[in-house]
Amino acid sequence: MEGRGLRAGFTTDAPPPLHMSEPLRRTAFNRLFAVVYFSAILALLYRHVRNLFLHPTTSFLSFSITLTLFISDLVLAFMWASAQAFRMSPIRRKEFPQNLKRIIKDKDFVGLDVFICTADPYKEPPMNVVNTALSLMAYDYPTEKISIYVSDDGGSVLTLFAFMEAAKFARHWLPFCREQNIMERSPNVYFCSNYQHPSSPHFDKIKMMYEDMKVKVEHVIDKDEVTDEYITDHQQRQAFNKWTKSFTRMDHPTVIQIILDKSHDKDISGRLMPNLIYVSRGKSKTSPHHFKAGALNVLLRVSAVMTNAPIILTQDCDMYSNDPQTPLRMLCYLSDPPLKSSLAFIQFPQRFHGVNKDDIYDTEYKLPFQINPMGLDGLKGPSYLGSGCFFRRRALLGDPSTPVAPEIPELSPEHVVNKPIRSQETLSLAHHVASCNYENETKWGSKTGFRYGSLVEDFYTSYRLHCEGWKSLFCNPERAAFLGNVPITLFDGVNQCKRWCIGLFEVAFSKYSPLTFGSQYMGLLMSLGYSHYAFCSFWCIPVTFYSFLPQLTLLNQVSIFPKEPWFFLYVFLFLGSYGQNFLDLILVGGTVRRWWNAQRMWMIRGLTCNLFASIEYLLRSLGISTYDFCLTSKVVDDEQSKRYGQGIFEFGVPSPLFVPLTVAAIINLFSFLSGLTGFFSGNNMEGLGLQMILTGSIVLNYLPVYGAIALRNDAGKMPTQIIIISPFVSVALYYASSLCLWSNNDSSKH
Ligand SMILES: O=c1ccn([C@@H]2O[C@H](COP(=O)(O)OP(=O)(O)O[C@H]3O[C@H](CO)[C@@H](O)[C@H](O)[C@H]3O)[C@@H](O)[C@H]2O)c(=O)[nH]1
Ligand SMILES: [Mn+2]
Repeated sequence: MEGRGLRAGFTTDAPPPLHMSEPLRRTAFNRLFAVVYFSAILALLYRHVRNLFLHPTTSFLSFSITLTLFISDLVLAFMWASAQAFRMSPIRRKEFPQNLKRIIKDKDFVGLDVFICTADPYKEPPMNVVNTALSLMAYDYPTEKISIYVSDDGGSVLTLFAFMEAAKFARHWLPFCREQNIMERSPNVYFCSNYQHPSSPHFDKIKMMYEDMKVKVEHVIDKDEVTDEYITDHQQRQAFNKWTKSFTRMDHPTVIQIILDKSHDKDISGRLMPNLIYVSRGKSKTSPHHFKAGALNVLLRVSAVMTNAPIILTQDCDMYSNDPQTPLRMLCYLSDPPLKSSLAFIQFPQRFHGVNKDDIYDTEYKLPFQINPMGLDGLKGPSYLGSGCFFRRRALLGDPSTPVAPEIPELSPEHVVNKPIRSQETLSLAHHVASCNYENETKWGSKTGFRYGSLVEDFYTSYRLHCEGWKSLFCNPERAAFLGNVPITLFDGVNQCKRWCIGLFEVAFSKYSPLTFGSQYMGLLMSLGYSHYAFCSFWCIPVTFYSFLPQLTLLNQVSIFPKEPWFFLYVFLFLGSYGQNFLDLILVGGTVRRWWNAQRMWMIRGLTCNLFASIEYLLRSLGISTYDFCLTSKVVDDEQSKRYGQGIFEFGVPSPLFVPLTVAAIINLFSFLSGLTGFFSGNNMEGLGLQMILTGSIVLNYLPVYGAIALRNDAGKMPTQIIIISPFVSVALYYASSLCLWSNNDSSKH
């Protein structure tokens, strides 16, 4: 325990506790188990080394097989060892927002600048973005302390239009939320939820307003332009006129539009509303825009000029607020001065709505988004997850002891804003700091702000902050603070993961690699934790080898795994790691089926995103290709959504990504069948038991793949191209492997 929680228990006049923390009970077991498991790994590696170098092996082939197994097991050992960072001192926190009002007054609440990023009105429907914004505007927090900044990298007039409509609706929505004290402050979620709604005239009226707005916005999106009938005043027309003929999403001047101004705009109950500011940063084809990190840095500067709140909440456009008290939880920590001094950010877990019952694609990512952060929280703190994170502005401008002075004084965290946001000076300065050339020759992205150089700007930024000496903290209340969308097709899920993996590789092999740079600046365990992610695509090495080698050798009746007693070592290592993973997931409320699906996805990711990310990263390093931030689509296709609801795997896209997977499925099936035939026809199958078990369990995992190849006729089945190519590749692999094994047999006879 630490902080106020403990102190409050002993003295009577101490202030009421705001937060507490305690170690997870299984920590002692984790440490003990780590020692045992580590010894087993050493034994296994010793055996490989002995076979490779100490015993002269009989042939080149068996040397190659052992080497392959050795490399695979080395990677597995590294992944295991680095994951221990999450197990050594996990903690759980609890905060008591109900005590807050007794300690600080409303007027002492800190200012909060909320950043919402969107990038494409067709993949990220503006109605969803607007719902996210409305849910955040309706926080239980003094409205005059909140400013919402929307970054539109899609540079779309449609998004601006949607927000103008949302501002009108907000005048009714915010007082409604307060009066009814509702929890779901995203109107869409509220109106769709199955609760007993008060069927009052008030409720019906507001629902109708929402529907009106929705119809209008969706109509404009269908038309792909804001037609005259929807333009109500001169100010709106002026704003829309900024979209000139030469305006494209990749090349246009900055557009900043103040939609709501908290010093003037009131809701229908007469209360002031939060600021709502639309920002589409300037872009040009000749200067890099650094994707989301670039967008966030622009918002950092624009908000500094306009409101300069000490706290910043960064939010993806699909991550709406699910709990209006969330900022109060954040305050519970920030009102604790000793804790605050080196605290850079408070991360809430990424959680999702609309996940199907058994989470077939493991899109919840419980390990990286909920379990592992608790582990890092006991060290220097969790990494930044991109959304649902409250930053201290100061943390993005230099290390805890030496602030970096920004180019202009208005960008300093100490700067006091004393001009209205609509004033000419403020607006022109805001345009200046949002322009596409502003960052040239500055420290933005390298030493200050969100860091550039990786497609996972969140991971990379927090990594650099932790190296600078900052700490972070994981706040994981029972009721999800935010809920976001999940991809509902395998292709989308795997593509998202591939982008992450490439971004992680960029960090892994940069001059700031966690293994070298990180271990110097943030200690062994933290750097191991970061390395675990940075190198996560290495999973493809053991997964690929273990999906093909034991199977191809089994087909040729060649044994590659040891007999007793070493056999038991394999069994222990396998059950140990699977068992621990099982416990991890079950203890956070998972089900057996969810665990099963998660381990299947680990296998599938190994052969898809991990493998392709490695290949693409290699090609890029050789200068052969470049990559892009491929947005995850948040649009829902009805048929796909139906199949997703039923838990049916969705392939559908004829992408090379699915080829290794399908080939592995075919080879495992035939290998397993030939093994079974061998057993039943009394062939000498000695030493092949482990290969049989492994192959059989992979076949079990791949059942949905077989279904998608052979049994289905819907649009989500395995595409014909892949069904045609994969058997050829499988047969070729089989013949190649047989050739190697036979020629080896022949040569050893001579
Ligand atoms: O050029 C860009 C590209 C993306 N985005 C925004 O970035 C967010 C995340 O994009 P998304 O396609 O949803 O990617 P995900 O993989 O789902 O996002 C996860 O991974 C990202 C990269 O690590 C993090 O930034 C996110 O917070 C995290 O939720 C969205 O709000 C986008 O609008 C931009 O603003 N500009
Ligand atoms: Mn997303």
